Amino acid sequence: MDDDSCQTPLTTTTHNFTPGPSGQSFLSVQHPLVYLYLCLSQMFRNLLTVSRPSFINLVSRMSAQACRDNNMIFRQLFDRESCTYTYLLADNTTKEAVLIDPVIELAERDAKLVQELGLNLKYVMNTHMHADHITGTGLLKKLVPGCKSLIAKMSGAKADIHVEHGDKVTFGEHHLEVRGTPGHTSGCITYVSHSHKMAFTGDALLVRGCGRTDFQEGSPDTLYHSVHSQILSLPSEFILYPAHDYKGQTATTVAEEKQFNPRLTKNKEEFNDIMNNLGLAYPKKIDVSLPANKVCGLHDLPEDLAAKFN
Ligand SMILES: N[C@@H](CCC(=O)N[C@@H](CSS)C(=O)NCC(=O)O)C(=O)O
Repeated sequence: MDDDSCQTPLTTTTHNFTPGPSGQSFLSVQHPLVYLYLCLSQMFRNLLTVSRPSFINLVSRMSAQACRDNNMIFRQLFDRESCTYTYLLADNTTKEAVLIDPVIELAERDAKLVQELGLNLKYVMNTHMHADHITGTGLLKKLVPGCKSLIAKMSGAKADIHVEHGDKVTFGEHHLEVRGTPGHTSGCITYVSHSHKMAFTGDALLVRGCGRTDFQEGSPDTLYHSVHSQILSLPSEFILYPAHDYKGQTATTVAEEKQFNPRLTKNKEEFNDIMNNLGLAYPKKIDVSLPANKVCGLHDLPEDLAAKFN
């Protein structure tokens, strides 16, 4: 069953990110009455100080926040080396969980968190076949027996489950809609939670940027169409979580990117021109990452990582 309602009572989990010492963001847990008090006092303070449009924006963000807090455990985890975000989502009642875009060097961190929170990891899933790091999927399947790997059929990578545009990935009472967003790679997908008004955009859309299009069948034309038709067409308050950030940003919204994205606010010709002249060096680990990620991150591993499998 999908939780599409904003009417159910608030739980005590809030999306209040504080970067932790191990590169992990955690959520503060507050009593609902304290949370309500903080919301009301913040609204009152802002009423006195902000203009009417800002106030309306604030109220709509707060009601969206309340909806998102229903029965969902959510963690944004970070890999300092590749600047990759990994996301853990779980149903707080059934404890079924999914992990999006894990990194092999941090698979043990992720498995430990799953165990500490008492979660039952159902899927380890990727937004695409990454070129800059080896996915933690294969190692997590060993560390957390029973979980299944999941990726887009179009990626050409091996996995237990292949998904396509329009499919639903369910965990407990929640689900993520799969939207095909090719262009960075031909197998890129975005996972959308309509009930929680958020989307995991992989490398299709980055905060104030987007994925490069100069390898892995990348195409500026295709990316431009994907982002506009599948991501920026979501309601403006949807929060977008990227697979990477190189400047310390954690998330954005549809409204922000429609207004401020320096690439995607341009017309298609200007966008193509920007993308064809990025001048980025190839990712340092591309030669090991691509063959490994074709088979779930378990292929010709560097010695230190291979040792973990023995
Ligand atoms: N320096 C990094 C690679 C950085 C990079 O190319 N990032 C990709 C996503 S990972 S393939 C990208 O699309 N960047 C877009 C941009 O505008 O930065 C390394 O060596 O790994």
